[in-house]
Amino acid sequence: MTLIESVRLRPILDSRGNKTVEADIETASGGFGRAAAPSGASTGEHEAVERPVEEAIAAAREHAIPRLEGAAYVGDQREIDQILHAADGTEDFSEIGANSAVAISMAAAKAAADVLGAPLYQHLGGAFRGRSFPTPLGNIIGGGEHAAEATAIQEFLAAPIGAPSIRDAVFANAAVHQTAGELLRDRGEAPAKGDEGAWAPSITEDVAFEIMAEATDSVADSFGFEIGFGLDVAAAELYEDGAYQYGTDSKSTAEQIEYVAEMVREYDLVYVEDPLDENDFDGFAELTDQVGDRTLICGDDLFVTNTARLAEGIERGAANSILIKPNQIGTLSDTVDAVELAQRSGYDPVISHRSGETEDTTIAHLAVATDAPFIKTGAVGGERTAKLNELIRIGDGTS
Ligand SMILES: O=C(O)[C@@H](CO)OP(=O)(O)O
Ligand SMILES: [Mg+2]
Repeated sequence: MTLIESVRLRPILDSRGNKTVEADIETASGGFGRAAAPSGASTGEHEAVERPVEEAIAAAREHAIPRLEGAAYVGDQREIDQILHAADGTEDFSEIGANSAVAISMAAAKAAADVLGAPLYQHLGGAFRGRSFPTPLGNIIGGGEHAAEATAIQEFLAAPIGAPSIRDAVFANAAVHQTAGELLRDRGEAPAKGDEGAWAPSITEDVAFEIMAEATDSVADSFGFEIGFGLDVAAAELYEDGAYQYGTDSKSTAEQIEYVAEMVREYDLVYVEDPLDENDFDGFAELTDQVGDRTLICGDDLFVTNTARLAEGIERGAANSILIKPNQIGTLSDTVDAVELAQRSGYDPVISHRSGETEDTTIAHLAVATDAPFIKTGAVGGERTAKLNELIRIGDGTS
């Protein structure tokens, strides 16, 4: 039933106007799945390799597609993903490209769901999933690699932790985004946006913290539930010559740990991603020791959705949460392995978009399928609302 008849790959546009890989898979019984690879700007140095799109497509056509067409069954996701690894033959997908691999892997899952006539989250998670929803982390203000001349901290994220439903949570984040925009305009800041639709004004971190506190408080009052906020520091991008560079200011590792811990306490931050360099397991462990009982310390560039790096982090007490991005590791099976290792070890998985995105909604289904407590997928902008609106539909039972 689920035998693959054809795999087609094509370059399409992503939200930054760059090319990315889209895969279409058809099964012998007429099932169809389509998925597209996202793309990062602040990529971790240990991520699987994204190849230039035409090269990734040519290599996958040569090495992977002949092993899939007429030979593999989309219902067996692990088998599909093993074939992708075997066709690639490297540790990091540097032959067929993690962009080709992840598009094929996700398209196969969608084709399998189509054959079953089930929503993707149910195919991935089973009959008993679909009742619990992730809290969406909405990018409100940011800079780093996602916008020039803005904050050094990459993302200030609204976290509507008291929302009674996914729909309320999504609308609350959009309201925080609007409110923060108004507060910025009141201060005479031009309302430009960065790659993920967050406001990207030329303000200091101190001002960004104040605006986030004011915007989340005001929306929490009008919506009637608790809204906190958090950060993706993306600190590897700030780390140069052994110190963290904030414009003209520079912080040693000890100062960076002290600064982040102080912000966690002052603003009651619910979430802090990549507060230290991507190779600094010890620094992560120190910060987790100090504030890990009151906030999530999440490893993105530190773990790169890789079970070996996560296992090392667990061993060293380096965090209490992991960011999960399918294209960092290349297949859905590897992605789910990282989620499950995290959950078995008391680490919260946070399913995430990339700064370069498409209309693809796989991560919304993945978050519901794995009972992930959080999803990071922006607050506004078509490629972000694609996932948020899909979560609303899943919540309605109409996806
Ligand atoms: O650092 C991150 O978490 C992501 C998504 O927000 O950014 P990028 O895709 O550029 O790595
Ligand atoms: Mg990050």
